Amino acid sequence: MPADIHPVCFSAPERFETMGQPLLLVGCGNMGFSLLQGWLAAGAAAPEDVYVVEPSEMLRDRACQLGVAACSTVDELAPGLQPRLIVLAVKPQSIAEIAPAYARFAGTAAYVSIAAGVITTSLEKMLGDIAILRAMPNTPTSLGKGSTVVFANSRTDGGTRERVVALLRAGGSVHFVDREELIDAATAISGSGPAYVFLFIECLARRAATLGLGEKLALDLARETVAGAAALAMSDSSQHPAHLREKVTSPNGTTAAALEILLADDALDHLLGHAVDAARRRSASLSGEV
Ligand SMILES: NC(=O)C1=CN([C@@H]2O[C@H](COP(=O)(O)OP(=O)(O)OC[C@H]3O[C@@H](n4cnc5c(N)ncnc54)[C@H](OP(=O)(O)O)[C@@H]3O)[C@@H](O)[C@H]2O)C=CC1
Ligand SMILES: O=C(O)[C@@H]1CCC=N1
Repeated sequence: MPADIHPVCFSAPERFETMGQPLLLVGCGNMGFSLLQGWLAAGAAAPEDVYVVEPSEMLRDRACQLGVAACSTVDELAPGLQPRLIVLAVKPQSIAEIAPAYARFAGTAAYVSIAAGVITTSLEKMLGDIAILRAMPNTPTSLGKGSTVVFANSRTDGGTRERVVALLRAGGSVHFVDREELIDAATAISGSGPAYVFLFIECLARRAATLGLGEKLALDLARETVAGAAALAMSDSSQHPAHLREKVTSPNGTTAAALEILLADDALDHLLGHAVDAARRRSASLSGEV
């Protein structure tokens, strides 16, 4: 873990402190819905407290099936609604168009944006000089197994920070960074990271199928291997992954034969390094597009 990323220690998911006070989720696509699933499954928010704004009818229906209220535009929200927290889960390219309509709630609400690359200075221009946090979650938050990295602007007080952590903690680990540019790094590692792992599973499964294992068994084995290895890596933090790798690798054995390819000229290290750097650069450049 980079030195600047400090885990926030909550031993168990805590209930969202503002239970009974409205929480507004703007955008309920892939990541918004993953967050919503995690909050509700952990009981960090009650369905009757959550309001979703999402233009797609299909996605609104999906959210409503979890018991929350959903509408298609901000203007359809009840006039008296006073959200305590607003989570902006829309595309970076559309946030400048969408967010200013939510500035009207600044009197009661703090804001959390999960948009990749959209810096707090830009968000402050859209919403005002108020408490704004950037959070970079990932899709495993839907199962409470995600990682979220958070940066808070200087207007964010301790109470707001705690409230936001209590909510996000429902999705898994929450880590604060005190330099905003580290959100770009976190985006490239944990935000996009599940896609790298899914690609690895796809590649392993494809090769398993070509070896004659059959499509279903190939995919089962690839999924189970990644899940099992991840569980082992998480089960004992005193064991570095390199040590776990060594335990699989018999001298002159099969694993050694494979690792010789993956480690030659640091092939995998370089490839992954290039990929992560490209994601981080893309995150940093998105701020210029808003
Ligand atoms: N996907 C991921 O794993 C992660 C994504 N993020 C960030 O989350 C954000 C959302 O990404 P993702 O969920 O993948 O994208 P999606 O396109 O799946 O979700 C965005 C949703 O916002 C909706 N939307 C569009 N206009 C409005 C509006 N005016 N009001 C409310 N909702 C609106 C879109 O509807 P429609 O499609 O009809 O336009 C869509 O359903 C991005 O900023 C991304 O950077 C962060 C971490 C991980
Ligand atoms: O691909 C993206 O831009 C978003 C941000 C992190 C994961 N998905």
